[in-house]
Amino acid sequence: MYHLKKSLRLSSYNQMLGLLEGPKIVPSYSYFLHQYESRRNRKKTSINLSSLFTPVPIKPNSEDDGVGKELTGGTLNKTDIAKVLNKFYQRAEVKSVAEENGLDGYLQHQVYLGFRKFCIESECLPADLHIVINDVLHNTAHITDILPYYLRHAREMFPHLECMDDLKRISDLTSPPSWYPNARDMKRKIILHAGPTNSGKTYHALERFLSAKSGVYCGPLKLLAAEVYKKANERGTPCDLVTGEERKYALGEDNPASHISCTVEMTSINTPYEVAVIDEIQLVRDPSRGWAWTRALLGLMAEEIHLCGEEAAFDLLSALALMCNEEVEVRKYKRLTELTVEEKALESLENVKAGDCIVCFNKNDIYSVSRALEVKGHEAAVIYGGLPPGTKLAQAQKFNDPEHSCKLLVATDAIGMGLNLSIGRVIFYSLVKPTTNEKGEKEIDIISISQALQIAGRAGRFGTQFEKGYVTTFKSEDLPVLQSLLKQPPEPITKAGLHPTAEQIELYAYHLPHSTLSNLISIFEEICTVDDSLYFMCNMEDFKFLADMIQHVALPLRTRYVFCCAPLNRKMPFVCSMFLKFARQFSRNDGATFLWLCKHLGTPFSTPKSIADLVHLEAVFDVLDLYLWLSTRFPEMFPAVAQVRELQASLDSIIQQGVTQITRLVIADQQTDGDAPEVGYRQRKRDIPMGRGRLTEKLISEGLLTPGMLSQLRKEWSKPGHEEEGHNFLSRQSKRKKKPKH
Ligand SMILES: Nc1ncnc2c1ncn2[C@@H]1O[C@H](COP(=O)(O)OP(=O)(O)OP(=O)(O)O)[C@@H](O)[C@H]1O
Ligand SMILES: [Mg+2]
Repeated sequence: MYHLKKSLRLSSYNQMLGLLEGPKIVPSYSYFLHQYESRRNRKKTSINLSSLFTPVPIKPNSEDDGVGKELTGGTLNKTDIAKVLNKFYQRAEVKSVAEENGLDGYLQHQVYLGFRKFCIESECLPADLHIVINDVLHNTAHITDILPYYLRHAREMFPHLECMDDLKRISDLTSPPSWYPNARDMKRKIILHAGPTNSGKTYHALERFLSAKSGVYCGPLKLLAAEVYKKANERGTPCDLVTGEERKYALGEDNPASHISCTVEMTSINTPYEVAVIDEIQLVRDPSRGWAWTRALLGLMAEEIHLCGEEAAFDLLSALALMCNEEVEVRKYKRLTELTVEEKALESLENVKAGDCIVCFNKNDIYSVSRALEVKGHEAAVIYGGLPPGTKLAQAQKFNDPEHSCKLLVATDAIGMGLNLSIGRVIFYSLVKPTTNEKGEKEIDIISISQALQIAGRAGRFGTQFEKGYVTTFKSEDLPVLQSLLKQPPEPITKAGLHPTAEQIELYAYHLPHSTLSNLISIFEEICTVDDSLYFMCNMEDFKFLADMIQHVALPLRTRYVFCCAPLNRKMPFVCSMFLKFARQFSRNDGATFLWLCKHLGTPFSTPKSIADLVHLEAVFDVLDLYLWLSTRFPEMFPAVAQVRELQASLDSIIQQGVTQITRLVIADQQTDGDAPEVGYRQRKRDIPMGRGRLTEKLISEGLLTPGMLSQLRKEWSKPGHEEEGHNFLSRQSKRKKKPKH
C-alpha cells in the first residue's frame, strides 16, 4: 500500500511537472534525483568504467545467403549452438585472450550474452561463423576457433575497444596552458593583489583597468559585474556588461566598448585587452565553477592580468604561471579598517543593535530570525542567494541608509561577495553549512576558514559609517570555534578546476555514438588524465542531471551540450520542468514565444501570500533568467527578450514587496500552523493532507513539492480508483526499468 501511494505521488508529481505528456513513458523528476543519488553512491565506491559503455544493439542476422548451410550440408540446431557457446565461454584461454583484447569480466559477460543471443536468434549465421560452429560440433575444429568471431562481435558491441587510445588522447588534460595558443604567443604580466577582505585589492586593480585603453573585468557574480559596469560608465570609461543572460552596450549595439565587465564564465579568450582583472581568484578551487577561473587565467589575451584574492592562492598561481613561462608579481594589502572578534556571544536577539547583520546558512533560519526580530519590534532587511538582484539591492539600500528605520540585516552568506553593506557587526547564527564537494557529494560541515574570514570581513567596510568592524556568534558554544577559525590563515589553495569542452565531448560522441551525453561525461571523467599536482576535474553532476532529464528529447549534440550548461538549480522542480519544456519546444523547432511562456508561467503574478508563494515566484524568476540565458545562445528560438526582461522587472518588484513583508508571510503560515515564532519555519502545513507520510514532509521541506502540487495530489487521492492509477504507474515503472536507456 505504501509503495502504491508513494508511486502515485510520484506519478501525479510527474504529470504536474509536465514530464508525462501523452502515452510516452518518460522518467520522472524523482527518477532523476534517484539516478543522481545512485551515481553519487557509485562514485563513493569504485566506478567500473566498463559499465559506463553502452552496448551497441546488434540485430540478429536475417539474410540467408545459404552459403553456410550449403557448405556444411544443413542448418544448425539452436540447442547445439547454445551448448557449444557455453563450453566456449568456460574456457580459460577464452578469458585470457578476451582480457588481452581489453575485455574485463563485466564486458566479457555482456559480450557473451550478446554473442549467444545473436547466434541463437539469427535465422542464418554469417557463413564463416556457421562453418566454424558446425566444425566444432563435428570435432573438426577446436572450440577456441570461435574466438575471432567472438572478438569481432565484442568490437561491434563495444566500439570503444577500438578507440580507447583516441578517447584517452582526446581527454588528455595534462597541459591546459597549451589549449590557449593565442595567450601563449603573448608576454603577459601577472599581478596578484593579495590580502584580506576589505583591503582595497579590487579597488586598485580597477583603477588600472579604468586607466587602460582596453580592459576586461571578470567577476564571480552578476551583481559585481553590474557594479563595475556602473562605476566605469560613471567615471567616463564606456564599458559594456556581459553576463550569461544579457549584453548591455554603453555606446550602442553596433559599437562595442573597449572595456567589458563580465561574469567569469563569459570571459572572451579571443579578444586582446591591455588589462584584465580576475576577481576572487581563490575561487579557482571551487568544486563546480573553478574551471571558469582557470580558463580566464590561462586563456586571457591581456598584456596585464590583475588577480585579486587571498594570498593563499599565490603558490598555485605561481606554479600555473610557470607552466605558461610567466611570473606572478605580488602586491600585498592590509585591511583598511579594524576587525575585532568579540569576547561574548549574542545569546539572545534582545542584544542586537543598529548595524548588526545576522548570518544564517539556511533559509528557514532566515525566516525564523526575521520573525523573531519583528516580534521584538525591529525592522530587518533580508538578503539571500535566491532573491532577484533588484530585490537584493533594494534590501541593501534600505539597510545602508542611515536615515531608514531598518537597522538590522538577516542574510545568508550571499553577502560574502558583491554587495556594499554598512555592517557594524557580523553575528554568525550558526557555523555549519551544507556544501557540495568535488565529487558532487552533499556534506554538512563547519564553514571553512576562508568562508569565516570572508563573511566576518564584511563588518566595518571602508568608507561606511562603521569605521571598525566586530564579529561574534549567536550561540556561546560557537564562539571559541569562530575565534579559532578567524585566527588562522586561509587554507592553501592547491588545485585549479578544469572541465571538458563541447569539442571534446563531440569527439567522444563521434567515437561512441550510442552513449548518452551524461554517459559520455562519466566516461570522460573516468578516462581523463589530469595533472593532479595542479588541477582537478570540476564536478559535472548538475550537467549530467540536466543531460539525463532531456536525453529523450531529440536535439543535436551541440545544442544538448549548451542546454546542459545552463546554470540552474536542480533542486527547483518548477525550473527543471520548464527547462524540459524549453528543450521540447526547441526540438519541435517551435520558438518559445512570449505568449507560450506566459501560458506556462501562469501570468499575471500577484503579491505572495505565503512563504511558499514567495519561493515559487523566486523559481519563476529563475525560469525567466533561464529563458534569457538560452536567448543569448539561441536568439531565434527564444525571441521574446525585451518582453521577458520587462516581466522579470515587474516580478522583481512583486518579490520585493513579498520580502518586505516576509515576517507577515511567516505569520500567515504560522497562524495556520500554530507554531511559536522562535521555532524553525516549516512550509505551508495547512496544505498537507491528513495522514501524510515522511516522504511528503521531506519533499516539502526540501522545496521539491509545492503546495499547488500537493493540493493536486490531495484531489487525486480523494478520487475513487486512485489506487488503480497508482498500480498502473507501478507497472509502467517496472516496464521502464527493463528498457535499456539510450
Ligand atoms: N584607496 C582607496 N580610496 C578610496 N576608496 C577605497 C580605497 N581602497 C578601497 N576603497 C574602498 O573600500 C572598499 C573596499 O575595497 P575593495 O572592495 O577594493 O576591497 P577588497 O580587498 O577587494 O575586499 P573583498 O575581499 O571583500 O573583495 C570599497 O568600497 C572601495 O571602493
Ligand atoms: Mg574585492
